[in-house]
Amino acid sequence: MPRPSVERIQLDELTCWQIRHADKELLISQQGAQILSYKENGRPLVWLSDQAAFKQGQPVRGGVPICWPWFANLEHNPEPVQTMHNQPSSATAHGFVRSLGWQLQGIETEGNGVRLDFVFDTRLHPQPDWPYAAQLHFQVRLDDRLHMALTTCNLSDTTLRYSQALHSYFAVSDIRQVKIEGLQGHSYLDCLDGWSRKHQTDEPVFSAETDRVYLDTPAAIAIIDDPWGRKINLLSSGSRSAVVWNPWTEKSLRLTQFAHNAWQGMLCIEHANAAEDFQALESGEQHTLSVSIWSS
Ligand SMILES: O=P(O)(O)OC[C@H]1O[C@H](O)[C@H](O)[C@@H](O)[C@@H]1O
Repeated sequence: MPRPSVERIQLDELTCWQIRHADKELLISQQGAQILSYKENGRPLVWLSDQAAFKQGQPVRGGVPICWPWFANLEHNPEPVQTMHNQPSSATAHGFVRSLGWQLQGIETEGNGVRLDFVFDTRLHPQPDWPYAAQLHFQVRLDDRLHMALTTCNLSDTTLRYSQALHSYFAVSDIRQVKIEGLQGHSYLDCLDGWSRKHQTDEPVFSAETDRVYLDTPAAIAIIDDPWGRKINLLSSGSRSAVVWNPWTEKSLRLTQFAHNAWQGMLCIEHANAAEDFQALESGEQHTLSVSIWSS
């Protein structure tokens, strides 16, 4: 098999890397260590918006933004996560690391693939209202699958309590014709109904705006996309919660970098440590959230 090729490219204001390996193509930006897109055989598996803007200080719509050290609006987080911040009501949604520069530590070809390592040290980006020391390490590996691993190491003297998500956008044929395998029988918080707790009896399908945090989730989840004859397999560790999101028609009109009909061709399944699955690390402890993705 030919060796992977790695090319540094500039997309408007963002420095990115394009990795080609066998039939796979990965695009990742230094800002936010954000995977922007991932294709197999030229077909998108990780979705990137047609209206994506590549600007400094703005997360890109699509790919896999990293939400940390809180997921969603901080005020919707459990109190131990909220109290880490001095002003939860004014905190930016999804934390602050998705729109800041990460350091690329290295790109290595290894075995039958390639590995990129990014780090983010909160001490280099002081947050006056969130005064903690932590180091994040995001490792992306591409072999016959795409692997992501986000490690948080608590460098503070005190306990670090945080929520997080790998906010993955997936490309689907038609949201109205796909279903999710692995979540039936699980409880979820319905963010569109006051975060009330509900029970998922059957496999989730989509016929309206959906914004849910599934709880106590299994390691294996899949998107079944019959019109495209594709199953997207997701295998995680270090996570017991997953967010499922599609904005549908009305919310699409309010989203930035999002075409009005883009909801039809995307679905977010975001492996997380959200709600009661938030993490608490003692000084010096670390935790890794990882997800592997492949189609079959
Ligand atoms: O527009 P963003 O800040 O990137 O958030 C996009 C979406 O992220 C998550 O999936 C949330 O559950 C949604 O409520 C939110 O709309």
